[in-house]
Amino acid sequence: MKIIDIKVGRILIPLKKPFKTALRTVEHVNNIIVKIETDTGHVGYGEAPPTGVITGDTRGSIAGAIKEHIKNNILGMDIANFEEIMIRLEKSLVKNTSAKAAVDIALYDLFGQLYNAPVYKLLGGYRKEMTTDITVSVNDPEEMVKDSMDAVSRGFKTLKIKVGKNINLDLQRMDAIREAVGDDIHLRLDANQGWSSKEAIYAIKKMEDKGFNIEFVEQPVKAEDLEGMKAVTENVSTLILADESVFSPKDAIEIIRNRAADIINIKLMKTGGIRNALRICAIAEMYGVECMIGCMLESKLSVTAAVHLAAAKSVITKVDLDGPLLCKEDPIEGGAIFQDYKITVSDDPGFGFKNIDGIIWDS
Ligand SMILES: C[C@H](N)C(=O)N[C@H](CCC(=O)O)C(=O)O
Ligand SMILES: [Mg+2]
Repeated sequence: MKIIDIKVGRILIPLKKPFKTALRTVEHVNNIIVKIETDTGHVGYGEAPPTGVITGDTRGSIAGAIKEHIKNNILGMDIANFEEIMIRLEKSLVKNTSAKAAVDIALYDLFGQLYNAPVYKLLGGYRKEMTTDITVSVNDPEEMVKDSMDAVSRGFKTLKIKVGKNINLDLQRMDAIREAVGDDIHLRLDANQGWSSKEAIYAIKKMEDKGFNIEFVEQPVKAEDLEGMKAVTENVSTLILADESVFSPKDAIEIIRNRAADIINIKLMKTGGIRNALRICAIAEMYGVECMIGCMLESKLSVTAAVHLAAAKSVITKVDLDGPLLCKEDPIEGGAIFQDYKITVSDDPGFGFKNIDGIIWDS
């Protein structure tokens, strides 16, 4: 199964409502799609979102990295020679983790098809089903209560609440949401780097005093402020999860060894794909640290790859793979099955994609 061409395209999917975090507001999934064609007729698909405020990647940089740096390094390679292809992909250029993730995902899709097995089974085959949370965008408290209650009425038991815009308003948001949803709903908070270390300690302690029982707080402080995050982790009882602070396996080692956070959020767009994500899983296992699997604003295409990783690895104990649920449409036939909070992997070879509508291919 030899690689004969790599095509780059774009997909545009409207969101059900604007997605708002402390870092940005987005109304569409507007992502790069990669298609790797082989001489046997098998095709592998990958996807990458331009999450400039987190990864630094833009649609132009992702497309350029694939077309101008990665493509020629792996054209003609046999998928059976998987390790060599992966090394070439890694060495094609530094950084550009989203472009690398898109190609890595397409290659894993082909790897599964080569051995006629779903990727999650090749990686460990730990489970077939998982439960995702759903994100509540940061808005005024009334709108966030409404969105939280909508999610609860759809059966979601875990909400990921976006905060980090204004510490006092964030506390009002949490007061209103906890009161509305009651004590049985799990609440996760994601400040997306919006608080200072002192603000985070103040706010989290307030919520602890009120008995809010927050499952964890994600990325309370700036990505590079590891000392600040360590201070938060040391000074509160609530678990702290590192997201934007951990891209590479080396970052994971640094966070874990410095005890700067309790949990690591793995996203394929930060690691550069499944290969490095597996390394982070191994590191976390060695140190006895749990991981969450997360996503950016991605369609079912690349989120399916994250689902397979989570299905393969027991160290991934928390799931934030709601990207496809935030989209108004699902143009992808095949892949993982999303039924509100329940996600199931299919046993089709690779990632099981059958057809994707609406891609505009670059010439
Ligand atoms: C979509 C997912 N639940 C999520 O919240 N991801 C964000 C980043 C998403 C983005 O800005 O594209 C996160 O965990 O920080
Ligand atoms: Mg996050």
